[in-house]
Amino acid sequence: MSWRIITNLLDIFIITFIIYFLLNIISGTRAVQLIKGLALIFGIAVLSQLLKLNTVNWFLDSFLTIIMVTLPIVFQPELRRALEQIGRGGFLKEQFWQNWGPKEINDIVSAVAEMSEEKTGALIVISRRVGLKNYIETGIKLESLISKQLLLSVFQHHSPLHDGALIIENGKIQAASCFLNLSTRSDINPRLGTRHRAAIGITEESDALALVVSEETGVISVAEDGTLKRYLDTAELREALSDIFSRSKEKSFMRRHL
Ligand SMILES: Nc1ncnc2c1ncn2[C@@H]1O[C@H](COP(=O)(O)OP(=O)(O)OP(=O)(O)O)[C@@H](O)[C@H]1O
Repeated sequence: MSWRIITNLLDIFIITFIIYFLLNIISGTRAVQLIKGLALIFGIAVLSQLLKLNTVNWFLDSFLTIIMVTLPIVFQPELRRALEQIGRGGFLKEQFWQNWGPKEINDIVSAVAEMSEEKTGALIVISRRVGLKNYIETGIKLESLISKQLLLSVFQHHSPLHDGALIIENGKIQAASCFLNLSTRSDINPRLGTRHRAAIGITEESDALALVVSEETGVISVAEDGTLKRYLDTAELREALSDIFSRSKEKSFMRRHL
């Protein structure tokens, strides 16, 4: 095989990998709709060039320029997430499941079920490949093993740690009382307040899973990839948590249930 063929194959391999990686990042996010929209506009632009529709061409050219300039602003969370994943080599190593086992899942499920019954508000974020150091630093460091008792005591009404999010990373409760960025999406059910918005927000900026227990209704919800699924029962919650072990994103809980 000549050197030229080898470099061509390498070229194709690298581009295939990059496209696969980008598709993996955007699949299931709002960027998919955007790409569909852009593909349609590009299609119309090509057609109008072939038919020499000068005014339509001028309009689409200007429109696409504006879109290209505004894209990084509108999709800042997705871009940040992609760059973070690249920076951490997150797509190559999957260490988030280390220290996880059936005991940790049981503890979280039974703590959440108990809080749901007692209508104790809670927000638990479980990080995966993208680290949440920035958010952990906003709270009170705990660096403790996961236990049902600790989860329950953090979120008790009188606990000084109950306000804000508890973050689990690398199989440990890293911190409580963490402040998360709220999602700015306008299509979130207006009856959901800041706890749910914070859960959606963190999953827009990272690949974390966020569990919410509503203080008002006791309803259990899970957020992933910027999407919130509400009214989970304990079996579904267990399934969502077990997915954390799953290496394949296609198998993710939300993708199967939406
Ligand atoms: N930015 C944030 N980061 C982390 N936690 C937050 C943030 N904003 C609010 N919270 C948590 O949400 C609580 C307020 O919840 P709020 O009632 O506004 O939300 P909600 O979605 O309606 O939830 P609930 O159904 O439990 O009432 C706060 O006491 C705090 O614990």
